[in-house]
Amino acid sequence: MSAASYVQSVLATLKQRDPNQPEFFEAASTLLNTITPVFEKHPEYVKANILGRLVEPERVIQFAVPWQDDQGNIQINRGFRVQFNSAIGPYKGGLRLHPSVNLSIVKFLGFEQIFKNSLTTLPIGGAKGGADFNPKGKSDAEVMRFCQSFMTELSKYIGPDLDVPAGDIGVGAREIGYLYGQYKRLKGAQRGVLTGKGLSYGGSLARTEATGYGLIYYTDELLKANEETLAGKRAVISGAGNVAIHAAEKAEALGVKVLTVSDSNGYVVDENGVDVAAVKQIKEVERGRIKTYAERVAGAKYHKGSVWDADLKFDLALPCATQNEIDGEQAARLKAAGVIAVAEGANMPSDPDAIAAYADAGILYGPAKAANAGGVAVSALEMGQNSRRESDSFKKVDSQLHEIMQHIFKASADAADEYGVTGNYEAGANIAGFLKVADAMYAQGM
Ligand SMILES: NC(=O)C1=CN([C@@H]2O[C@H](COP(=O)(O)OP(=O)(O)OC[C@H]3O[C@@H](n4cnc5c(N)ncnc54)[C@H](OP(=O)(O)O)[C@@H]3O)[C@@H](O)[C@H]2O)C=CC1
Ligand SMILES: O=C(O)CCC(=O)C(=O)O
Repeated sequence: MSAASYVQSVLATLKQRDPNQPEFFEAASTLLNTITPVFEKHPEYVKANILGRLVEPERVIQFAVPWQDDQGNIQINRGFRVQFNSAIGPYKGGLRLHPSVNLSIVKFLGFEQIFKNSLTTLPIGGAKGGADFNPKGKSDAEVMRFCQSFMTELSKYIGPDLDVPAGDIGVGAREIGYLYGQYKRLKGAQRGVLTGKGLSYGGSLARTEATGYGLIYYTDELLKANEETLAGKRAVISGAGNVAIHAAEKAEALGVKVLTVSDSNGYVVDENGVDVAAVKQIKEVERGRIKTYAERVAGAKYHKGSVWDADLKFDLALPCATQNEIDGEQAARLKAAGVIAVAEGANMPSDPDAIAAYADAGILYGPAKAANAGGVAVSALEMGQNSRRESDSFKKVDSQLHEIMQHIFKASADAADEYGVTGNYEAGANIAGFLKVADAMYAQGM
């Protein structure tokens, strides 16, 4: 069987088995369609049906999460953990709390995580989880009761050498604290079972900043390799959560003017450069909406809708909110807006038409699994610190993060060169991430 027909047959089986999982199919087909050349060089992977095995999660756990709201009503949410692949280490990946969470979304995230984690060079397999619970508007006590119920079930399937969850959308320091507290109550203190923990109970310095900072370190490499620099550029950032805030902070520290931040209702434009301290106060302290920024910061303007429809001139597009936030039409307008590079802080924020539009327009494209790998990389460093019973300094962790992001860019660029697609950093990241996992799966037999 030719490499191309092998890949297409795996995709056809996937579609037939899970016709109602569009996000998962999008993630799988986007990756598989770029790694076909690998199977021309490695027919042994076809014979061992590495791809067929890779697209099927090793274990899928779905469970009921009953909890009591402040009025005494019993609420039920649906919890998930998809333990996708453990070829190179214990399952690792975040938990998302958002009303949109379903099996397709958790599978797409878990699938992406396999290759992202491989790119970090650290020994971690791929997983993701979450629930269709909406933390917005809930009291701290409600969030705590939800997290305790969620962990009561999840605790049966995780452990420091088995599966190590962390945060994602809707899961920050508060939620990780409640989750860890309940795990400890049930199983005893095992710090390595979660990452993104508070600093007072085993968290790593720089984990909070890692995804956003890592995105900017990656973008720096992407620009330097193409005879460009960060300093003096204008950036549009979407989202106003953990990733967006720390991407904006590092970008501004390196001389970029960040024009926007957003949430799911709208976006603010601040031509003076976004005031990151004000965003932190609104989003992290007050848990408010981004509209408030325009009410507080002179000169800033609030608009409803998507920031990718804004009429702005800028150089860098840094989507840091959610999947499929940029479609083909929005992407097609980026060239005229002056954009030279898109680097993804969110997971799968560009839909397939958008990715095609970047290529047509000659826009540099840094895909999520490479560009946002800094968060999980520092999570793996946190696991190492927990095993050693030590805490590394911010400077040390930040410098390890920087080196990892430089390595990820280089490994992606080198793989693209080796497989004849120079400058295609998406294909390069997919190939480099895949090869390590495939090699480990092949070595370990069936
Ligand atoms: N945290 C981490 O370490 C990592 C996160 N990521 C990815 O980065 C992205 C952001 O995560 P993170 O910052 O942690 O999450 P947060 O929960 O901290 O923030 C999410 C932000 O995205 C916005 N958002 C969510 N859904 C939508 C939507 N449908 N349309 C527009 N905006 C939306 C939220 O706005 P609103 O308040 O209105 O919902 C909020 O501003 C996700 O794709 C996540 O998977 C990737 C790697 C690591
Ligand atoms: O830190 C982690 O383990 C998970 C980070 C994450 O969920 C992601 O990379 O998308």
